[in-house]
Amino acid sequence: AYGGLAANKGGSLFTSSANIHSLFSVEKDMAQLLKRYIQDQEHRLQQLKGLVDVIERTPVPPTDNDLEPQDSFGLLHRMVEGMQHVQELFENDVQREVQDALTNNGLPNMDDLKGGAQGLLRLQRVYALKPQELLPNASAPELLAIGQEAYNQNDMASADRWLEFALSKLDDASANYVTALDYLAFVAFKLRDLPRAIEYSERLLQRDPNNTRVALNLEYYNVTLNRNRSLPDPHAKDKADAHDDADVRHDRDNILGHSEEDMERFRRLCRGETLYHPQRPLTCELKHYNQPHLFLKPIKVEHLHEGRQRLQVFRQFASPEECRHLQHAGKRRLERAVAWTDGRFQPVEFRISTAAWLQPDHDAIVKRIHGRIEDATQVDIEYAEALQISNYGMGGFYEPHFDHSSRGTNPDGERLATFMIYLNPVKQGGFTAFPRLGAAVQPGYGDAVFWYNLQPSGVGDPLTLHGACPVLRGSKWVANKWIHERGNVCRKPLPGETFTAYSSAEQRQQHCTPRLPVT
Ligand SMILES: O=C(O)CCC(=O)C(=O)O
Ligand SMILES: [Fe+2]
Repeated sequence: AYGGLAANKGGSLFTSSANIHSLFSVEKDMAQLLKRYIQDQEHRLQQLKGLVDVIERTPVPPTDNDLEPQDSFGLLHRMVEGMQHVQELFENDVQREVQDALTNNGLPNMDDLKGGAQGLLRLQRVYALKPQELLPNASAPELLAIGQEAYNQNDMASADRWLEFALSKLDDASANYVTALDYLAFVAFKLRDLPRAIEYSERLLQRDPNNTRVALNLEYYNVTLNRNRSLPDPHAKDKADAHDDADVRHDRDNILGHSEEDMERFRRLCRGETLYHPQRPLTCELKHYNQPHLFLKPIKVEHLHEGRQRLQVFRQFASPEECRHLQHAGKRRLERAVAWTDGRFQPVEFRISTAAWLQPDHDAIVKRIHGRIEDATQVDIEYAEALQISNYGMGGFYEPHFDHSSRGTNPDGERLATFMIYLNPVKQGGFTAFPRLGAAVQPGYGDAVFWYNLQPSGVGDPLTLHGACPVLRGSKWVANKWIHERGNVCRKPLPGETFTAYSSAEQRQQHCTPRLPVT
């Protein structure tokens, strides 16, 4: 009954919306079990109360001369059979069941909670949201936990916001109120807002006068403030804008170490800004590529960028039924997505999602979709990777990255192109953003996006830097097909095509001399 997704252990559950959703039913089951435990306990207490009542009502004969056979036997009976019954009452099966359920490794753990808080912080930072906008109904302890996570991440500006919001919801007699003040005083100090650090410390000391640590801090804050009074305050402006986004630290969302410019453009694209202004209006077309089976049902192509990467979108590439089918097929095989770091594939903080692989011959629908990918892209996908089904989790995202690697170890060559299908309507967020192209694709149910990762020379194209924006509301499922060079090195340009993987005759010639092993 606590199954959910058996393959998924606590600690990675937050990386998939499917896993999180299944936890709702795990929690409902838990409530059912606890209800049984409560009923069981109530019954138990009733029985114990009855026995205690009888004992209390029974008078103690003053001496052994006063013993009556009934009283003596009653006593023995109670103390043997009655106590045996008590013993049985304490042997509690339901309690054991509850304990087993609590140690089930399909339950979320501290890492999931932390991952969830980190996801929320990412949403707050990338979408420039206030905690009040993101989680208006959160409880004070929840807000406190998120504030503490921001503090641990050394993002003091965000910690300040979450902790302030927590404080506004806390009863000023509670222990959490003191905890929040404690954090806030230090956070304000780190943000160089000494007057606020002093105020919080004073408020804390009113409630906890024996806290010598805070008393010493307060003294330090006062001395520092007085020393600085004589100097002009270089942070006067900062303070006025203490709640401006400028001081939010974004390094936690940039584990791969991209330039601040790339990251700022990525965030702006995620928020829906357009950074690409084409010379000519962008176009869309219906194409049949001279193939008879496409005459009556041509491919719909929308061009999102005029550059050599040919950022193309195929609207309604897959039907809702096909999308649901792919989700379903992937669902049972989902595992936390990994990426190549430090010489091996492992779970990473810059990619919060789960993934499963479907072979081209998985079933008739997957086969049909493969055929359609070839129709749409006009590239050979025989040597492409299996179809990867991905599901993102809480604030799930993929930091900007390149799909091609620079390892050069794959016998099928590099990832020439990427074809990706959006398998569900994402409620909010989850764009695929290309900071250097200045364009982003908004996930549309069944839409697909396609681009080339390599330059005509075969070298990775730095303009293809792209990432998955965090999912703000709802969930996000995609299917990825990574198409390799092998099978495509000799592809001829299509009629009217301005770009192919190998655009000039010389280049094609050069690449057509087989440099890849053929089996
Ligand atoms: O989910 C997305 O929008 C992009 C995913 C992606 O870039 C990848 O998996 O390589
Ligand atoms: Fe990618």
